Formats: sequence, structure tokens, C-alpha cells
Amino acid sequence: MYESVRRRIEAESKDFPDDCAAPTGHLTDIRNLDRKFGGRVVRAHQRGLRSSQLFSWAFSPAWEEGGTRSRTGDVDETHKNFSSPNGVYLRHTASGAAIFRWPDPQLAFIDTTLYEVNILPVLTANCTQRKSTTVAAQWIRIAYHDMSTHDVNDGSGGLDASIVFELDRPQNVGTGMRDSLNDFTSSTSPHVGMADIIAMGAVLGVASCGGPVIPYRGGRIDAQVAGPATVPEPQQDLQSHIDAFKRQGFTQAEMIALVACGHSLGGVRRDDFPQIVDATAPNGFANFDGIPLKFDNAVVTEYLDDTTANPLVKTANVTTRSDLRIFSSDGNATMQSIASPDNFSKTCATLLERMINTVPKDVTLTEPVEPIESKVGGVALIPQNGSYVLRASLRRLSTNPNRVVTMFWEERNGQGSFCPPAGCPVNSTSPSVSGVSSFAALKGVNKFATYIFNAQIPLNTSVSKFWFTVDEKDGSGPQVVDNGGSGFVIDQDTVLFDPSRTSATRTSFSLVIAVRTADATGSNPPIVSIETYQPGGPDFIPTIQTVGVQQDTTHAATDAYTFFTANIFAGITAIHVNSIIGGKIFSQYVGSSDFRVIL
Ligand code: HEM
Repeated sequence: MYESVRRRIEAESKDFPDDCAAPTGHLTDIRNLDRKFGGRVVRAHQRGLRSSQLFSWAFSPAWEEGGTRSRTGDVDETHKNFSSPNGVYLRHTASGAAIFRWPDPQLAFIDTTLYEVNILPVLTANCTQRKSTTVAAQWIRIAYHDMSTHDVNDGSGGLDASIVFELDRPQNVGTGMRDSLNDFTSSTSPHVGMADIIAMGAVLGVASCGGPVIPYRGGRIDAQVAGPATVPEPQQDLQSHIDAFKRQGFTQAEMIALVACGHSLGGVRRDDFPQIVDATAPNGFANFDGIPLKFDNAVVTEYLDDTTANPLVKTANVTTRSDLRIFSSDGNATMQSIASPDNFSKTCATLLERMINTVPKDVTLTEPVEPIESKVGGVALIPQNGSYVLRASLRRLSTNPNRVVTMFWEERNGQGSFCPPAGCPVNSTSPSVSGVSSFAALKGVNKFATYIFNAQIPLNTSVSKFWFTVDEKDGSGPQVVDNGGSGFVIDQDTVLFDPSRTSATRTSFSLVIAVRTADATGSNPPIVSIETYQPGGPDFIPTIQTVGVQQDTTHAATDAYTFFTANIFAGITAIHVNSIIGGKIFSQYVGSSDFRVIL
């Protein structure tokens, strides 16, 4: 199936408009799909994106509606790319923060990874120490090295995870690179690749050591090949450093400040640079400043008052005193300007944000992703015991014991025949209260409250959409949560991932897909396959595979559905169910966060 769709993309790509029209509507063919993603499907393909990755994008919209790669600004905001000289390509919205329109697996995943109790914030919590340095220092260094391939002259390179192909270069010496990628790889998903996670690492690392909270945007695209070998090295002369930073998009003053910001944490390892760190250094490690567990201005003040032990300033090997040459290159003017804690923090916030947003010119980043106020997830429509069960959850950013959350749904068939005009109401279970990440706490979020719904829906009416009201019982009245007006649309009920019949062992999943029997038989048998996403192994490159799905009579045909099963490895973290039924393409994405919730 993928081959044929790929051929169609190639055949038809020449007359795709290159504008950013993003029509809504059903996904019926690949042409619409490409338009829906503003031409990105074809452009990504033309750039040589692996077709497997392309199809992860292409088939990513859960329930077809919404469009996963549609950025949060698509719905109601201005739609313009701004580029700054250093290759920061951002789409701006009037509101300034990303707007979550379910299903948007990209934003949902970023929110989960940054703000829920998750592996990345935990790994760097309270500026965790590791191998004489900190996790945060390792994560900031890898982000800079990955970004260093950017060239403002042609917009190529930048933070694109090309580092995974560059690890053997002397510029990237040190265990910190592989340590970091090992930390990151399980947190990737079809919509948030390694480049996005590297950028997240820098944001989380800085904040975890008491540094500024840098806004996080997603949307980077992982490179498929190595970039140029352009990471600066300590033995190079000042002019080559000025030239390198200029090519990356930073002026000389910005170079001075950015190096100071980066070298606020961590230090130099003797194993990696024996010519810089001598044998007397404790544990073979020389810190850049006297407060290595804090992202602060000590690297600047110690340099200015000459109490510094920064190895790149003081090493006996004059050739490798790169920080000294850089810091003093404008007569210390820049270092003096960032000597106060406040100026240091503000300058570093700006420059580090620019660093992580320095991306190849054809990448458009989302708006900053703040904790999502009303996050819908775990949605599944399951044929069961003579009706459907519609499962869904609504996560709110605070708890309130008085709050009443009600779900409403509307029929797909025979509208008005079953539900009143205001929709069929469904009560939630008592909310489950969960903790937040340390990063969410810095944004003022202390607890999540999640409301779970199980709506019984007749098979003959089915469901077209659902929405919620949230009443805080504080006199302000119920607030409608309806996905920006569209409701949470269940686009189709022909092919449904069935979590209730799916089973898991320690090593595998037996995934069950329900196909409506009327469409599953006859002369046009359904074609169902599952594309699976498994995060990268030792090479840090994810595996995307297509798995065949067989009709499975161990689940007796019932409730107008026939069941298909695929056996997949338990290490899979996301799936796309792709099918052609009666000549129509159907797609359902079940992302990592929902995989956990639904199963
Ligand atoms: C001319 C530019 C630069 C040079 C020559 C340079 C050089 C170095 C060297 C030699 C190390 C020691 C690495 C090791 O021992 O394995 C280091 C560490 C580090 N660098 Fe830079 N660097 C530069 C710019 C930057 C920038 C711009 C950043 C980030 C904004 C940065 C962040 C770091 C961090 C966080 C570490 C500590 C890593 C750890 O402790 O594991 N560096 N740098």
C-alpha cells in the first residue's frame, strides 16, 4: 500500500500548489493529504525524508480530522513564516502560545513529555549529577553541537539531529553525546523526533539547574545524513570562531555571551582533552566555574575578577585557551554587560532559545507549547455487547473538588432521533489526580485532574462528535470545551482500533482492529495494515515497519464488526492503522500517550 501511495505522491507532486492552503475535510486521497499539510508531505519527500517517516506524517491524523502536522496556529491565526538572519523559522500566531486542537498528536506528545511525570524531566531533576558533570551540561552541549551545522547563507543545517551521524568526529568527543542520545531516544515519537527532543533537553536542563525557563517549540525535522564538520574546537584561533558563529547566525558579542551561557555548567574531561586538563584535576574533570551545579553567572564574574579556574581560560596550553580568546575579544565589554545575574539570565534565555530554534530553512516551528488547559486523550470507540463504548479523558491543569465535568455526544445517523438537541450527557468518574513534572511546576501547574468517560452509544446511531462542559461551581457557570467550536469529531466508524480486545504480554501486543462487517466482506475485501513506530536502538534511529493484519476469528464477529489482529513487539510505542475499505483510505493514529492510556 505504501509503495503505491508513494508512487502517487511522486507522480502528482509536480502540480501541487506550494502555498500553505490547509483545507479541512476528509482524507480521501493523497492529494488532499498533501494540501492539508500545506505541501509539506511532498516537500518533505523531495528533501529526501525516508518514505517510512513521510508516511508517519502522512497517515498521522487520528480519526482523519484535524491533521497532525497542522500547526497550532492553523485554525484561526495569521499564517506567516518569519525568518531571522540566524535561521530561526517560526510561525507566529496572534495569541503567542500554541493552540491545541485535538487530536494533534504532536502537541499532545510535547505536553506529555514536558509537563507530565515523564522520563526526561525526571532524568535532570534538580540538576542531576552524572560522571563528574551534570545531565543538563551534557544536554546543552549536544544541542549546541547539533545546531552548529547551520549556515545562514543558504539556510541549511541547524538543530536537526544530524549529530547521530556525527558521533565519531573528534569535535564530538566524550561520552556525553551518547549518554544524552541514550536518554533521549525512548522519548521520540512519529511526531516529535530526535531533533525536537534534543531541543527539549536544553530547555529542561537549563531550567533544572535554576536557569531561565526557555519557551519550547516543536516541529524540527530529523536529518537523514550527517551535516558539515563545523563544531568549533578549542585549538582553533579567534577568527575561525568568529567566522563559525557568524555562519551559525551569531554576532561576535552573541558568540561571547552564548559560550559563557553554555559554559555556566559542566567542564572539561581529561579523558577527552588531556592537553587541557592535567593529571591533578579531581576525577579527571575541570569545572568551568566554582558553582557547577547551578546555571548562573559565576562563569562570568569569576572570569572578570580573575578568580576563575575555567580550563579553557587558564590551561597551561595557551593554544587551547579558547574561552579566554573569545571572552576578551571585545575588551571584556560583553562579559561586563552580562555580569549581573539578571542580565546573564535574560541574555542566556534569548540566545539559548535562538540556538534551539536555529533549524534548516524549510522547517516551521510551532508556537511555544504551554501546558494544555483541556487535554483530551485516550479516545476509543469500541463495539461491545450490542452497543459502542466511547472512551475519552479530559485532563485539566488544576484540581477542584467541586468541579463538575460532563461529556455530551451527538449521533452520526438519524440526528435528533436519540439525543436531545443539546447532546446526550455522560457523567465522568471521579477525577484521578496526578503529579506534574518539575518543569510544569515552574509554569505554575501543580496537579492534573483527569476525568474519564465511558459513554454507551447505540450501534445504529453511532457518534459523530463529542464535547464537554466544565463547571467549577464558583458562580461563573459552565464553560464549554468543544475543540475550538468543531467538537471532538469521530470522523469514521468503519475501522476502529479496539483496545478492549487487544492483549499484551511482556514481549508482545496482540492488536485488534474492528472493521465494520458490511464493509469487510464481498468482492472488495478490506486491506488493513499497521505501521509501527519503535524508538531507536544503539544507532538512535527509529524503526518504522508495516505489519500485516489478519482476520481473527478468535474474536467472533459481533455487533456488526469483524476483527483483525496483528502481533507486534512490545517495544512499539505508536501505531498508525492504515486501511483501504471499499476504495476509501482510512487512518487512525494511536500515539504513545494514548497507547498507555487506552491499553
Ligand atoms: C568556540 C566555541 C566552543 C568551544 C571551543 C567549546 C569547547 C568545549 C570543550 C573543549 C568542552 C569539554 C568537552 C569534554 O570534556 O568532553 C566543552 C564543554 C561544554 N560546552 Fe563548549 N565550547 C564552545 C561553545 C559552547 C557553546 C556555544 C555551548 C552552549 C551554548 C557549549 C556548551 C558546553 C557545555 C554545557 C559543556 C560541558 C559538557 C559537560 O560537562 O559534559 N559550548 N566545550
